[in-house]
Amino acid sequence: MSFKSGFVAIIGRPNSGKSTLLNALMQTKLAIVSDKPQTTRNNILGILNTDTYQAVFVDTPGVHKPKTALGRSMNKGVYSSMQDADVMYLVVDVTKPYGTGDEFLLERIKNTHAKVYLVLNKVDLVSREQLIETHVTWASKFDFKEVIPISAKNSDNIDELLNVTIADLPEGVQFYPTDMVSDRSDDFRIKEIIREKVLFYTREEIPHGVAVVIENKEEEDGVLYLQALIIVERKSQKGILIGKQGSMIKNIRLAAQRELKQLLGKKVTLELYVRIEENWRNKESKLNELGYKEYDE
Ligand SMILES: Nc1nc2c(ncn2[C@@H]2O[C@H](COP(=O)(O)OP(=O)(O)OP(=O)(O)O)[C@@H](O)[C@H]2O)c(=O)[nH]1
Repeated sequence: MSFKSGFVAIIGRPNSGKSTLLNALMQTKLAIVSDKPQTTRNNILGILNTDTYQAVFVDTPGVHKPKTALGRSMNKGVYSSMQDADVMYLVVDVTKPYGTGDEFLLERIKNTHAKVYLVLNKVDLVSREQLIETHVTWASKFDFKEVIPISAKNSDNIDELLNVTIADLPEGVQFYPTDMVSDRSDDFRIKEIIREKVLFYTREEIPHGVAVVIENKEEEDGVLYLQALIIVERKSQKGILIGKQGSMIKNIRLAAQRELKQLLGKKVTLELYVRIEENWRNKESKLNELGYKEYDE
């Protein structure tokens, strides 16, 4: 049997479950997940290697109407992955009604060459009747190559999705070394895990206005000493993030430290600082510095 390889772009509206799906496909946590929309800001590759195929999954930010330069940059990343895709998963949250944002995304999809699958996610939350209704609505909007209902969270029907996908990948050589699982460095994942904990503990505008920078990283006697900076946009946000007598930042620090220890397989001592960078999401140089302008030429 000949070798197959190709790119599978995972696209969809914010919060539809794209990162959860990437992690389910890879059976490991490569991308952070939260119940707040616009969690993912960069494309993240998950590379699945076997003797017969290499599938390169691309988790992408949720397509939304951008209000900031960061949002515009995030959308550019999505559109770039769509152009390169052999297969595209349009991940839909079946608990949400079809809307104008979906219409906009479908228009974009029409201009690509990929085989487009409708991936109906979060089926664990709806009845069979509701699922059929959602399926019928979507199927009338576009001629999808496949329609596959899943629960990414419960890893339900992921095998079926994978089997169908592999059958649709073109024959070809591998793009990445077989021992490579993701394109993202440890530093990227460290920053993301800290951001995930911020997203978990905070609400409203804070999740969108936060970025993380590693200030220092040193290892001594098998212990990793990490100092990281959490950037916020306003003084009031700094106050909320630190919390009453430092209680909020302590929760974030401890949760991140615990997960980093697991990820890196060593003891981690994490220190967190908070700094205000007014309006950073609209400053091109800041976005560049923070790694959020990967698809801007
Ligand atoms: N019940 C249920 N919840 C799910 C499922 N898949 C994802 N979720 C939840 O949906 C929320 C969003 O999941 P993410 O994977 O972060 O969604 P995303 O599409 O990557 O989000 P953005 O980065 O904002 O675009 C999280 O709270 C997940 O736990 C599912 O199959 N069932």
